[in-house]
Amino acid sequence: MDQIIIKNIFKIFGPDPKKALSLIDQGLTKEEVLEKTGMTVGVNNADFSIKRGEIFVVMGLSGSGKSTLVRMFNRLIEPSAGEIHINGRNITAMENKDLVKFRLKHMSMVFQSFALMPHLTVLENAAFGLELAGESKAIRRERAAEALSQVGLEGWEDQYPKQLSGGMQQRVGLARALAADPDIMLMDEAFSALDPLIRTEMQDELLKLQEDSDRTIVFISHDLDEALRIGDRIAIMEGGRVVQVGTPEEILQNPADDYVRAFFRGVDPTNVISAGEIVNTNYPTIIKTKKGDIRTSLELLNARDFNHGYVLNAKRQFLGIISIDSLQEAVEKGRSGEPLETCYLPEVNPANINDNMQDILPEVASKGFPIPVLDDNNVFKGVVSKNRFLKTLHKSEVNGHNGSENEYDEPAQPLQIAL
Ligand SMILES: Nc1ncnc2c1ncn2[C@@H]1O[C@H](COP(=O)(O)OP(=O)(O)OP(=O)(O)O)[C@@H](O)[C@H]1O
Repeated sequence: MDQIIIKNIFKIFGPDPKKALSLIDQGLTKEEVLEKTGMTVGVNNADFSIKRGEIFVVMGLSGSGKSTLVRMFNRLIEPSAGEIHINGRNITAMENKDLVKFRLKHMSMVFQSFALMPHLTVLENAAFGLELAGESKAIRRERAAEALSQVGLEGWEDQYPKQLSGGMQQRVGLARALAADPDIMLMDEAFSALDPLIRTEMQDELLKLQEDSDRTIVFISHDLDEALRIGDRIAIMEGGRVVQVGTPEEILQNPADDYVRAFFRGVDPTNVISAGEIVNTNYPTIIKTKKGDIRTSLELLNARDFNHGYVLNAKRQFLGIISIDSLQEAVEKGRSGEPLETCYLPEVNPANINDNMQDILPEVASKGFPIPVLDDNNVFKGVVSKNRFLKTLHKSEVNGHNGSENEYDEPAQPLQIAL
């Protein structure tokens, strides 16, 4: 369900927003508006929605308008035009005192700079938002302590911020936001000041916190790796415009323009990564040496908890894919004596080890099972899956591209079933 609805939102920085808006209406660019009027177009006609419970990443280069956009969600920045609806309420039309109440109840913000009070203890810092919300001291202490333990800072309550490392200080920032139990958390480059290892740790922490929560997180980042890692969906901004909104897979498969493509190119090894390089060689195969047996195949897949199996001939050449479902159906319909090929899934296009991942990604992403990878003689080399590919992407930034080790194998053990 849509929780934040952004309708044709603009932000103009300058003395006469109306004038700038009419120039934009006439088709002038951000640069032209600046040249003509001296005014800056911060956000240009943003129009999209954010769903309850998702981690929504706003990504773009410095100056593209990320902070301006997100600060309009809680009206730290007033929009020049357009509407924002949150939880069914029109935020843009709200009186100031209602807005303050709404913010305290529903929204928290975490900043890059931590923004902790140096003279307050960790516990007092974590409780700070609750004090503004008028909660009693006992409740403040209890909820702040609970939030601190959620972010792994139990035992640090009485320390002062300067006694903590950067990563721990940001945990306090996170705890302060969590203590208010908001349904929306706005995080502005929250992990950007942290060194890479701590940053990854914090991303994991956030994903863990989010696991059984329907809190919505809007997360600003200029880092694609971070966006892919934590984002359910990503919005990409350029020059004040939101140029694309989608899941990481959607954007990867179908970048809206060259800017988006260029963004991904920085860490994107799709042009050089072949299916053979990231192939997972540890996947269940069934070597068909005699007349296929549906019932035995079903038992073998079931016993090993695999949904799919790959059927090969004695030379390990690929014949077809079977699934628990297709086998089960055959058994239920009394067809278990029929040849195994009657259970092969239709419309499977195997990849070649030399195929470029860029080219086969649509096929890989559209199927509910890993795609078989064959050599030039149709010999089965393993499988590639969407997850495996995306994980290779994350890894590439840290280690340089090379996904050839079997580090991300889905099933742990190689398995070969001979009938
Ligand atoms: N208070 C302001 N007055 C005038 N112009 C502003 C103001 N705040 C932002 N801008 C301009 O609006 C545009 C968007 O800025 P914004 O800070 O939202 O970008 P950003 O993508 O968040 O960048 P960064 O990653 O550097 O924080 C920029 O051109 C910026 O110069």
